[in-house]
Amino acid sequence: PYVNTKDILEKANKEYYAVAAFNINNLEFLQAIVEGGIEKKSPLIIETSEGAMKYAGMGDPLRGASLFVKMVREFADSLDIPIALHLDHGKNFKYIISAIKAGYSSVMIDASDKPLEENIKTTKDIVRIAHAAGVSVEAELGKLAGIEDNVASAESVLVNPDEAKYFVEETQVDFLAPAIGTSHGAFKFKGEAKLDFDRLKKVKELTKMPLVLHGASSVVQEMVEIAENYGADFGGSKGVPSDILKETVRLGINKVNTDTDLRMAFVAGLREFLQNNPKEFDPRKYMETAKTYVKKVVSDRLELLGSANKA
Ligand SMILES: O=C(COP(=O)(O)O)N(O)CCCOP(=O)(O)O
Ligand SMILES: [Zn+2]
Repeated sequence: PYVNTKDILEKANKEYYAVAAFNINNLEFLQAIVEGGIEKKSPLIIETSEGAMKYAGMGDPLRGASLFVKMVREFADSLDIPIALHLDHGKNFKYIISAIKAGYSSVMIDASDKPLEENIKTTKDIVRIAHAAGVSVEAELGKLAGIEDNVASAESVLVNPDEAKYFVEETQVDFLAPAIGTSHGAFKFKGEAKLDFDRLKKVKELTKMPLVLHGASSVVQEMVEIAENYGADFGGSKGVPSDILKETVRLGINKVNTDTDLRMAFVAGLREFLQNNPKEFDPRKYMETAKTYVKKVVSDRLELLGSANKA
């Protein structure tokens, strides 16, 4: 069934596991993610960024939002696993309202680059509107970027746990993304992978609410090797190692944003197939390997996060 993200995350919070939030921009990634969720009997959070809404709507975000709601509901309404649709990194009021109007389960208001009081004011505005429409809300505190040698790197601002407690009390958001040293993309760490577990522990103790990890892709070596075998150059790529990811779940992360790992799996499969099948031009054929690899990465992650058989 199509459900509210909050229902999925409240259960995960109570039972101390995490649910992956997979980003999509098209049909093929959605098909592969849903197949993984069915195989693992796992709840799924499908999420789209504002860029995805523009991409699918050919420049019109409301059309993009409505297209994604229809696609996701078509799958969700016919399956036993709970599936939610979330707007990821909502920054533009028009896009956030478009997602709410179109029927998204939840929206993120990302005002983390604003001073605290402004982040609170903006977030309160969105919470009031979203909650009136039965939509749950995610917000972010601190800024995504890496940690190098135990020092937060220049652009990163790690979450302040006391601020987090004040923030959630003031805003009444449903789930919170505390920045603890991850960053988006495939190049998260120059040296050793390090996250600030102490801050995470404190935020959980102080807020007790479902928490979100952004920039949580692991950069799956198997896929990097296949892709590089067929012409990709992913040199220097490094993600969040599985053991570190598992530790964040143990410490209270319940929603794990995953985009890069799916992108790399898809392009590895695409490169492999195209190189080996020079005569093929049927998209139902040449995207098959790509979808299979995405499904594999999805299934492995659902298992790792502990949401398998929790549907
Ligand atoms: O946290 C993540 C993904 O992290 P990852 O890169 O580690 O997968 N996300 O919120 C995904 C952000 C995708 O935005 P865009 O469509 O503009 O590229
Ligand atoms: Zn993110």
